[in-house]
Amino acid sequence: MYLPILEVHSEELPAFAIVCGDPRRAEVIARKLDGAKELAYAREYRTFVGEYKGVKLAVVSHGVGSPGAAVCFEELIKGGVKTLIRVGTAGSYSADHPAGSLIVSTAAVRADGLTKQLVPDGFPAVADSEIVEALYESARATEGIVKKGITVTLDVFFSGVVEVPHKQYKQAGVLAVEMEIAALYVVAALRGARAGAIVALDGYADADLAAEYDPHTNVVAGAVEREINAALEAIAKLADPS
Ligand SMILES: O=P(O)(O)O[C@H]1O[C@H](CO)[C@@H](O)[C@H]1O
Ligand SMILES: O=c1cc[nH]c(=O)[nH]1
Repeated sequence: MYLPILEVHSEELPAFAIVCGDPRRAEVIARKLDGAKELAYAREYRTFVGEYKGVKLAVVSHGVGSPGAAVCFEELIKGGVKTLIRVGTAGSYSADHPAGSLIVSTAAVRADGLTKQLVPDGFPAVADSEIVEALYESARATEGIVKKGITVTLDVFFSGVVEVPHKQYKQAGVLAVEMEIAALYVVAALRGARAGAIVALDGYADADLAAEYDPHTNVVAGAVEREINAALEAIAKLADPS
């Protein structure tokens, strides 16, 4: 089957995939694979395949924001991918986990617009528990702070005149904010796949992002490297749970 948006044939896709926003991050991840091969680079969707510890996987970028990312998740699942792990970045809600920390998302608040058009209000966006455990275990084997808990998925990045209720999310115990995890969990639930996500924190979400946001520091690069290794190890464990 030809997947017209990713511009990939389903026959070339394995059962596991790592997904990330940035096409350059996809390339960085692919460099860690044996026999890595780029299948396509269409729009923001860059697709690689290769092997990690003998497990075949795809690495695919999904761009910024839930609608575009959902297109990617839908086509991957249509193409036979059964396990999807997002390796992303996010803003923190607590000084207990500053920039450079890792968060494994157990569930996502659906503060996006896309999933409202897929499922009714109240439908949860939840990670697969085996993926959460595999990611958490692998991430804790790396140096640095690792937490697991609820994240929130927003559409807005730079705020306008409407106040984003960061304070309420924070008071309710949400750990971090990003822009695609809820879409991933809802699409996976609808289409019979399993999904999880790990994010590297790049600053504080409720600060003025326009002035403060800098995802290109050495601290963030180190955390991204750690989460990539954790996701690859998690896939190796999930493929061979013995
Ligand atoms: O680093 P990625 O995976 O793109 O994730 C985060 O970074 C982007 C915002 O800069 C959004 O896509 C957000 O979810
Ligand atoms: O969506 C995002 C991603 C990184 N950092 C944030 O504060 N928000």
